[in-house]
Amino acid sequence: MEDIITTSALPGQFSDNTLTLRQPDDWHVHLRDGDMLKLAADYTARQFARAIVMPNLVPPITTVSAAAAYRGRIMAALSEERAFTPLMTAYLTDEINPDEIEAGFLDGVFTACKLYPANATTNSAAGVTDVRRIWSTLERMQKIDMPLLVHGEVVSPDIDIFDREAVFLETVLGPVLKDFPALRVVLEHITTEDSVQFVEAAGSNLAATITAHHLRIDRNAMFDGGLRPHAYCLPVAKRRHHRAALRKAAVSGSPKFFLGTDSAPHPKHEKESACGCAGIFSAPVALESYAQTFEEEGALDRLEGFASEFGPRFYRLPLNEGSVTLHRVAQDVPDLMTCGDIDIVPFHAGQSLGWRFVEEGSQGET
Ligand SMILES: NC(=O)N[C@@H](CC(=O)O)C(=O)O
Ligand SMILES: [Zn+2]
Ligand SMILES: [Zn+2]
Repeated sequence: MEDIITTSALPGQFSDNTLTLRQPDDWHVHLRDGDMLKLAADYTARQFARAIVMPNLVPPITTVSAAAAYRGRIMAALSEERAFTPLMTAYLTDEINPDEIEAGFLDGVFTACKLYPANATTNSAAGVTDVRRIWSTLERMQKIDMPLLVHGEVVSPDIDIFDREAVFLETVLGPVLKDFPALRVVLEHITTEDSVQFVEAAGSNLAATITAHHLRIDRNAMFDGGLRPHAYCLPVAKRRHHRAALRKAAVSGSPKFFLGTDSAPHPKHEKESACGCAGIFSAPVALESYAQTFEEEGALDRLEGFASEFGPRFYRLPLNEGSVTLHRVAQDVPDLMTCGDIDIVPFHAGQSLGWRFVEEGSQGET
């Protein structure tokens, strides 16, 4: 049995232990492919109407036809009752052709381009080795008003991993914004106070996504009584004061900060390894996790803007018409999820959350 937690008055759309929000979107997610796609896509489509789908497959999505085919596989993996729109992205490489990018954007296949500095993160080996190599593509994107999404870390081994995001702002993002002042850019999964300040100081063409996990963990989570591979993601979680800055930005009501889970499932054995891979699978409890954070910050009334309004406004897409409901009941998150033969450890595994997403058509009490 679940405990119904009674509470005094809370702001916003909260009443009777129920929080109702305009249906949100996820502006950064990894749905994977093959055996894992069904599970990943279903969890995301359960909570979100649309999602910006990352192109870091192997091989990466660099052409219009590959993106259209991947979109088809995503839709085929979903059951019919899931009304979901995957928004596809193009993976930028040194050799990317601006004509291919423009054709995909004008066809409505590509919503945005993704810049991975080569070797910065999972499946980024084919990424960009020097941002100057894609200058003509950035020029074209600015011209056609196509958003650039950025994994903002430098890769130099001389730079401490905890400093890689801050150095990227100075050495890469600053110059890009200076040369392309009208380019719309999303600095994705920000992890530092430096990024919060950088985004706040920039024009309205720069926004940032914030993950559920970076709002909850700091770098100590990776070393809590031993090595904790399930708290490892990139950019790596930073010191506690950075987490505080992210929380402040997320609940600030500024339209420059919006929801992007960066839910990134990996098989358990690949995370629990001598060289464990980066990524946290938050999709199963994404909204619950954000709601918990916003509640702790006394800002439940700000969740709807962050989750459902600021993203579409930045992307110039209509707001969703539907709504979702969260119940304020305890939810025990399982230790493990299985997808065929693959075991995956979700974010918040083994923990109890104070919220539960209510499936449409159910009472949420199952
Ligand atoms: N965030 C991660 O730690 N991993 C992501 C890649 C990324 O978003 O950088 C993945 O694809 O696994
Ligand atoms: Zn990334
Ligand atoms: Zn990601």
